[in-house]
Amino acid sequence: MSPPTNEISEISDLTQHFQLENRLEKLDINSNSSTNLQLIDENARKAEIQKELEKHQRFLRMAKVTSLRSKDPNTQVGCVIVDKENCIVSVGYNGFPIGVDDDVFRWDKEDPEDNKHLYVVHAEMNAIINKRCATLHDCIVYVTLFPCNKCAQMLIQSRVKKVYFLEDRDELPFRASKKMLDHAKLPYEQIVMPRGKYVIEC
Ligand SMILES: O=c1ccn([C@H]2C[C@H](O)[C@@H](COP(=O)(O)O)O2)c(=O)[nH]1
Ligand SMILES: [Zn+2]
Repeated sequence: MSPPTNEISEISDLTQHFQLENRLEKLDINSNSSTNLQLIDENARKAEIQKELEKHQRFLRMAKVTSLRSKDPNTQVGCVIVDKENCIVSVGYNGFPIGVDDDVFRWDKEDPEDNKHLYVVHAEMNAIINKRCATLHDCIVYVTLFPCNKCAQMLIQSRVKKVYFLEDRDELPFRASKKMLDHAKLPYEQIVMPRGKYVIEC
């Protein structure tokens, strides 16, 4: 099963079709013509889609800011989880476990025995563990990097509703993750950030 593309194509259509708004303003909206009513309907739907997209971008920006706390010199990942009311219930970033000293467990070690991948807790896992609510059932996950296979397992088990992400990777853990998410019918969607509005330098 391929990732849901409807919403993405609707959103990219949106930019082009937003010109319709201008046309609509020029129309006589007191007229009962069904064409006018259809345009008003379509316009309202597009405004709704735009509002939703901006919400996703806002939470992904927060995930990006969260990722800046990670000490991983190669890849900083941030995750924000929100509930049905759009309240943030958890955040997480990739880091070594509590008490595991960065000076001993170094990020830059190539040796397989000491490699960071053996020790790092992924952003999504930290967010799942840090949650400030009883359950993540039906919550929405915003993450700067597509979840790996292990994180996908945890997200599926947590019964979250959907995953929005920024960056993707064509590597085995990520391909396996997609296979699992598709099979478990947990939808995911890549969001493109507006240029120049990604994250505030800090
Ligand atoms: O689902 C994921 C996948 C990876 N991460 C973290 C784990 C590591 O700290 C980095 C990836 O390091 P690379 O050197 O780019 O392979 O990203 C995560 O938090 N969540
Ligand atoms: Zn992971």
